[in-house]
Amino acid sequence: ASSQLLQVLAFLLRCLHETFASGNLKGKKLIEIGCGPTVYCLISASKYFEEMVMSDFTDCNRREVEMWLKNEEGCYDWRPVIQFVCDLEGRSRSPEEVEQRMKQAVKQVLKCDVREKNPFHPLTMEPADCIVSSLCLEAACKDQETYRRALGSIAALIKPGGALVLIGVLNETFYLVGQHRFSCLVLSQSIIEEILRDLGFSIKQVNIQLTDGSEKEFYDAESFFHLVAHKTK
Ligand SMILES: C[S@@+](CC[C@H](N)C(=O)[O-])C[C@H]1O[C@@H](n2cnc3c(N)ncnc32)[C@H](O)[C@@H]1O
Repeated sequence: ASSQLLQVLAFLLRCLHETFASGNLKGKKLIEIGCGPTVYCLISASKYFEEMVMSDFTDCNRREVEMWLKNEEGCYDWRPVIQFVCDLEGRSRSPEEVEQRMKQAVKQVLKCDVREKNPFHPLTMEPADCIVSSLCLEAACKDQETYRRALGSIAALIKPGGALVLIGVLNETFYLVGQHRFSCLVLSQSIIEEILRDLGFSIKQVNIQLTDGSEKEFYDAESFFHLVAHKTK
């Protein structure tokens, strides 16, 4: 990964650590929406939730996560990232312990499509205490109306009083993954906050990391954000 993306990852891991270590977000079940091939969002959370469900639209991303869960040969090595989070936690848990805890807590890796009213159709999901979604909605939704509806579908999967941890990019039009160019929905912080308030969320925290423009050939986000909101109704 590029140096700026490593900085962004460190920023996000710190935000996630602070969010969960605060002790305000815990419960039985957490769902991650649009995990991609990654598990970094669940490292801190794994201490506070009994069961976690991961999900993504593409088969290959879910397969990558499954490989890691089952310790299959050639799976991605998340240990350096887990180690980083263990250091943030003051080494109260060892990386081995955390990895084992994560693998035990993730009960399912499901297909989801945030553009559907029920993203897990044909399954019916019990609402969760917490939903985490990172860099997914702006990639999945072609316009603001689709984004608004997708957040509405996600909100319906959260229990009243539950929490949404949303990570995303502001004012990004595209990003590259290897040679592939993906388009991205341009969003502002105020639009996202307005949509969340309309959906009955109370916004508890927003953290922003500005980019320096040095990697504009690879992605043109103005900033990355981490947001915590509680569902009040
Ligand atoms: C930029 S990646 C982010 C992946 C990961 N969460 C991360 O932070 O690196 C966007 C993800 O959204 C997923 N995605 C795209 N369209 C989707 C949809 N309609 N429903 C759910 N996920 C979708 C992609 O498969 C991809 O894994």
